[in-house]
Amino acid sequence: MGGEGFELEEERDGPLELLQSLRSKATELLLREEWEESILVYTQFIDLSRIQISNAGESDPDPDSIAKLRRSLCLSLCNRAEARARLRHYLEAMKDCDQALEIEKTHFKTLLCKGKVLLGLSKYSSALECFKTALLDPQASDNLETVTVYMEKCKKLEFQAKTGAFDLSDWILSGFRGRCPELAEFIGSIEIKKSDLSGRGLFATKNIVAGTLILVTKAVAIERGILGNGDSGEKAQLIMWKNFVEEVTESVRRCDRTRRVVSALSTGKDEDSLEIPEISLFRPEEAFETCGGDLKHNLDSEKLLSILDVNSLVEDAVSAKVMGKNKEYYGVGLWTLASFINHSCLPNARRLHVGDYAIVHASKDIKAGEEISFAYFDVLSPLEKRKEMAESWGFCCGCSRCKIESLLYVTNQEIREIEMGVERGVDAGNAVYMMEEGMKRWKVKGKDKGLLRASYWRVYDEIYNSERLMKRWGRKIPTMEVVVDSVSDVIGSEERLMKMAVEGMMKKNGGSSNIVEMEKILKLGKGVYSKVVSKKKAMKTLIGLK
Ligand SMILES: C[S@@+](CC[C@H](N)C(=O)[O-])C[C@H]1O[C@@H](n2cnc3c(N)ncnc32)[C@H](O)[C@@H]1O
Repeated sequence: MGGEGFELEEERDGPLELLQSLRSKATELLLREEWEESILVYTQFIDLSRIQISNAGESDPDPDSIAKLRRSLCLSLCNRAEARARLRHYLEAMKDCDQALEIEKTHFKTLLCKGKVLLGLSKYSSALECFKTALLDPQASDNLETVTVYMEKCKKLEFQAKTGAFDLSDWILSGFRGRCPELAEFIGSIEIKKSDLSGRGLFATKNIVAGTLILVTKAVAIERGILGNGDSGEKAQLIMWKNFVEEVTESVRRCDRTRRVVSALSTGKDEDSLEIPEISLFRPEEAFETCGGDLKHNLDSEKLLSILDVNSLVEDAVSAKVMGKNKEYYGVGLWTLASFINHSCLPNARRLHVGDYAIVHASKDIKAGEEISFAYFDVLSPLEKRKEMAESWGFCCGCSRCKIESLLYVTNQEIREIEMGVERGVDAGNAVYMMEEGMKRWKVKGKDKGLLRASYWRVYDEIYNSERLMKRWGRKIPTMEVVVDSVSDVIGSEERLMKMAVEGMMKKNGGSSNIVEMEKILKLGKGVYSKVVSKKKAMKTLIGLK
């Protein structure tokens, strides 16, 4: 940035003086990081200098001054791109870079900026090509380190995007110090298909082992804040929602691809007639993108609100974990590919939130062809409670667990009585005993035992955590390990199951660990936190073990 235009001021009359002062002002704003304002002033400069260049073609025979003006135009387009990139208006930034490169094919600063913009768009291999071209410019020798760092970043992210090989261990071990690690977007062995639950769903195309990453996706928009209690908390939540809606609206307006993926999402109505999008629509390297400002098909705001109502995710949800962020934070966002994941009371996936990324992973082994699902609400709850929660989400759950349990409840008076007892707060030991004895009489076998234990988790949890209750009932009911195994077998790894297993191990071994039990707990940990925590030490830190 700097003084090319100053000579013009001395030589030229009105318009060139104006150009000069516009450029100085824009540069000053850029240096002060006042991005929006600097874009406005650069736009004035760019429009005016284009007029000057086309007029000069007719009236000004001095080729030198035109060349200078064209160089200024190139630099201003590049600077406007930089400001737009800072605001994450990547497509407009890209347009500016391309126009600047039409003027100077190897303009170093523009190539650097374009590379960063491509990185922002998760187009890692194109970004790498751009940085490689920048290296050919003589100016690159003064900026070798910067370009090399970017090139390494592209290679790392491209590798992650291709393989799903992410590792957050060191960041976890450092106590989440510094900025959260940069992640690539990744799409594993999955496809979008018609779901038996409702509308479309995400399906595994290969067998997936527990802990394996299924997808990593960047939010279209995300809004975070600290909520207070009571009225002020509610008010803060409303303001955050309003800001979030505005952010999504802006992203949709700015990018045709975002508009297409967002408008493919469900509004909660007539899901079975919705189109099934190709998974390639979600692959940044393959996607075709255009600036959306002048496109006719806008998403109407009523539809957008319904889409956000159905598809936005809260970071700190029951089947999610936020990493490296203050617990007080409340974050709501839209992650388009994750929006195709249906709920199941027998979920097989969970998610982690790292920065603006959602990482979805298998919380138990998933077979090829199986639907991928996570829990929208607490599935360690009885059927009636789950029905209420699904209703508040606007649907009636069609998962196999709800079907099995509904049938059992219709035909079985005893189970309804136990449930009423639990509701009234009867002795937890008695309720667990009745349930376990009942399951023998009702011939509930194998995995179905895990379903009912998951539904009455509250009383199982109470009894295994109470020395008094265990003294009285301990010998009459299954061990905690048997219950944890059978429940995790059906609902996958879950934090509360993991915590119970840890406490059980500690109690049994007088505060220390046992190798066999530890391996089991680490396996549960992998289902809760995924393989992005590859180092045992980091996993133990998260689990709360030394
Ligand atoms: C985030 S969307 C999931 C994808 C959606 N099925 C689609 O076709 O786009 C959430 C909506 O899916 C439907 N859904 C999700 N899980 C369901 C379930 N277990 N049973 C019935 N409907 C479900 C509900 O209509 C819900 O509002």
